[in-house]
Amino acid sequence: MGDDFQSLPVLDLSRLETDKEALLAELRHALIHVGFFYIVNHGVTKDLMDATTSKAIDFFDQDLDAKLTVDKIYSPTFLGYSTQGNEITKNKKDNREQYDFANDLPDPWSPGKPEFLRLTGPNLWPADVPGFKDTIGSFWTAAHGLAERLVSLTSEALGLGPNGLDDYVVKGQQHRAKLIKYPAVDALSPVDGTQGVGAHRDTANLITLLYQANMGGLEVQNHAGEWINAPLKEGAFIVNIGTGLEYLVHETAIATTHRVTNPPAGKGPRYSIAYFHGTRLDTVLRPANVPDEVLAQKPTNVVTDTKGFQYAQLYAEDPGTYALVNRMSSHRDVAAKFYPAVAKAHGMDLNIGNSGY
Ligand SMILES: O=C(O)CCC(=O)C(=O)O
Ligand SMILES: [Fe+2]
Repeated sequence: MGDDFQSLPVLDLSRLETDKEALLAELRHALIHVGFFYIVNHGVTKDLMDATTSKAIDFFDQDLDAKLTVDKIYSPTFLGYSTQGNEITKNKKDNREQYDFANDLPDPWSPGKPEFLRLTGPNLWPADVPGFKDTIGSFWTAAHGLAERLVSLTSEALGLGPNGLDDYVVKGQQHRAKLIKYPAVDALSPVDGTQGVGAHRDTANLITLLYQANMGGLEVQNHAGEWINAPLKEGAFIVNIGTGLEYLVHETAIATTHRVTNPPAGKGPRYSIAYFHGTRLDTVLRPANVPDEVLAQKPTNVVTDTKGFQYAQLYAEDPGTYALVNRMSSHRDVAAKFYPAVAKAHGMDLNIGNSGY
C-alpha cells in the first residue's frame, strides 16, 4: 500500500453548528490533499434522491425511439440524451447512457452575439415520463443550494472568507447536471470493454456533486497513482473538485482523476446523478489571493493519468469559448450541426469520435 490516501474522507456538515473550525480544517485537508470527499447530513433528503433515481430509471427504461426524441442533436446547448457508447475517453468507448439537464433558461443568443451564449438554453424534457420535469427540477434546486453552501465553505477553508469565490459565479447562471446509466457487462458485448467512463478530471467547473444511486463503481486515483474504490455510502453525496476551482485557487484545491468501471455480470445497471457547479463564462478569470500559509500546504509530486486538459490555454482568457469547444469536442455531431465555423477556427476535426477529456 502506498502512503497516499486509501479512502475518501467523510465530512459531517451538521458539525457546522457545533465545531465549525475543526470541520473547516478537515475540509481544507480534503481539498488540498485528496480532491474528493463524502458529505453526510447535507440537508438533501433521501426521499428526494429516491424520487430522482426513480425518474432516472423511468427515463432510461423508455424505448430508444422515445429517448431519441430528446437527443442532444436538437440542442445547441448540449442538453438532452446521449446514447450508449456515444462518447470516447482516452481513445476507448464509454459504456453509459446520459441525460443532461440544467436550470431551464431561455436561449439568450441571436446572430451577431458571441457563440458561447448558446451554451445557455432550455432543457429537452421527455414527453412521456410523468412527473419527470418536477422531480428533476426539485433535484436541481436542492443540488444548487448545497453547491452554493459548499463553495462558500471551500472559500472559507482556503482562507478567502465565505464570499471569496462569489465573483466567479453569476447569480442565476446556468449550471448543468446529468442522469447516468452504466449497463452491467453482461448487457454489453465483449468488444465494448468495461469502461463506464475513462480516467478524467472534471473540466472547468468549481465543484461536482455526485450521487451513486444504487451501487459503487467510482474509482479515484490517489496522488501516488493508485486507484482507490469509492463505495456507495447510503444517502451521502461525493464532492469533487473541477479544473476551474483548481485554477482559481492556485491548485490549493485539486481536481483529482477518477473513472467508473461497468458493473459486473448479474448486478444490473448502475445509476448515478451528477451536478456540476460552474463558473461564469462571460469574463476573463484571474485566480484569487490565496494566503501564503495555505499556498505553502500545496502537495508536490501529484501522480495522475490525466495531464492538463484540452484547450486549457483558453480557459482563463475566454471561459465561454473554452466551455463551448469542450462541449463540441465531446459531441462532434452536435458541433457539426450548430458550430462548424467555431470548429474550423479552433482546428477541431468533426469527423472523429466524441472525445471530451
Ligand atoms: O458516474 C459516476 O459515478 C461518475 C461520473 C463522472 O465522473 C462524470 O460524468 O464526470
Ligand atoms: Fe467526472
